[in-house]
Amino acid sequence: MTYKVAVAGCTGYAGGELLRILLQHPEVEIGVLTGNSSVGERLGDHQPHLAPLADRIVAPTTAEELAGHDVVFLALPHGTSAAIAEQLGDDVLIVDAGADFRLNDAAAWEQFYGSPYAGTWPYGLPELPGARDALEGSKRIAVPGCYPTASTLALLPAVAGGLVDPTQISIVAASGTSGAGKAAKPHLIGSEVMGSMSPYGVGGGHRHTPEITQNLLSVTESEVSVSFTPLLAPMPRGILATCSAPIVGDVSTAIARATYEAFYADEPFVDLLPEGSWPQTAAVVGSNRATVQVVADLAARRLIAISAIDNLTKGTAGGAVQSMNIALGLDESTGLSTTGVAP
Ligand SMILES: NC(=O)C1=CN([C@@H]2O[C@H](COP(=O)(O)OP(=O)(O)OC[C@H]3O[C@@H](n4cnc5c(N)ncnc54)[C@H](OP(=O)(O)O)[C@@H]3O)[C@@H](O)[C@H]2O)C=CC1
Ligand SMILES: CC(=O)N[C@@H](CCC(=O)OP(=O)(O)O)C(=O)O
Repeated sequence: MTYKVAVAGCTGYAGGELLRILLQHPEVEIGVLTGNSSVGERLGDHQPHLAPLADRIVAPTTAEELAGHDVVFLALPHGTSAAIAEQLGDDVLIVDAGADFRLNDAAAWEQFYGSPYAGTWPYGLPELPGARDALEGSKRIAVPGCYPTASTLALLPAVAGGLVDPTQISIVAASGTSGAGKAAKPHLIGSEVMGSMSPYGVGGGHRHTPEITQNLLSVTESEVSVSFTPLLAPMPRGILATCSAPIVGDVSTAIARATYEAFYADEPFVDLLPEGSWPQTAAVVGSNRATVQVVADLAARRLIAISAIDNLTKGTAGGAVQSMNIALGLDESTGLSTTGVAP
């Protein structure tokens, strides 16, 4: 069967990456493509790398345009998904790359997003225990944020396995600039980003903090406290997340590696690297692969877990298609690759 798929937000970074992947998906036919300020323009003027779609014309983002599809991807600014979603039928699979339906805590939503809470949908991180069951057959999917994907994959086995104290988690994660979207922002002007790295959202203010906490809470009975510091790195794509927490009991690198190996043994898109090999963004760019490494720093009594993903692929569009595949009952890996494009 072929599924007719629409992409709202087709001119953005997330929409562009969705289309790059969907063009290679054997069970999908690409239908209507919508935008906002670029309505009426050629897609090729906005996504010059998507040659087969170059002459498609960007349509307005309305329920009328998006009707008649089996799957609708929303790659729109935060706060715009709910209004569109409620006008589409319950029988349409809606996959939202935005944040609107990720959090199950209304107070946390209001604190970090400052807008009315829209609710929660099945969460599109299949590696999270229980997530696949919720995604199978679902007509709604909330795609995780890119930092939460990288950080959660680095920490999940340690927290689920009781290797660390989850009340003292530290995450420092560097992201490529595409994470901020296409909309021009003064701090993203090339001359200011090139050759420099800078922190932002420091001190618990970044909106991905409650999402990471929610993910880790789902695998432990303990309280969870996360100190999350994002960094902007001078590269277009990729996230490198360095996570640590105090070791509980006698956890060696060998014990930690065995725990991670077992946890991710059947995961098609998460690789625990060989000992001594470290995750690097260049190795995963363009692929749906997450690489992970874990080591016990016995002098500091902390477990260090590092992950690398492409923020636009496993961190957004690839993860979205992986979850779509599960929801539709397709093989989870259909149309997705673990091969990158380095250098
Ligand atoms: N970039 C990333 O790494 C990640 C992004 N996401 C999420 O994906 C979503 C899109 O992000 P991203 O692609 O980076 O953003 P971009 O700024 O690159 O693209 C935004 C897209 O939304 C369209 N748009 C803007 N305003 C409206 C509106 N009011 N109504 C309808 N369409 C509108 C734009 O159309 P036009 O160009 O025609 O104006 C454009 O296609 C966001 O919710 C983001 O949080 C999620 C995970 C990671
Ligand atoms: C580098 C950069 O700016 N990254 C974005 C996160 C991108 C992402 O995953 O965001 P959503 O939650 O918006 O989907 C940020 O920190 O806001």
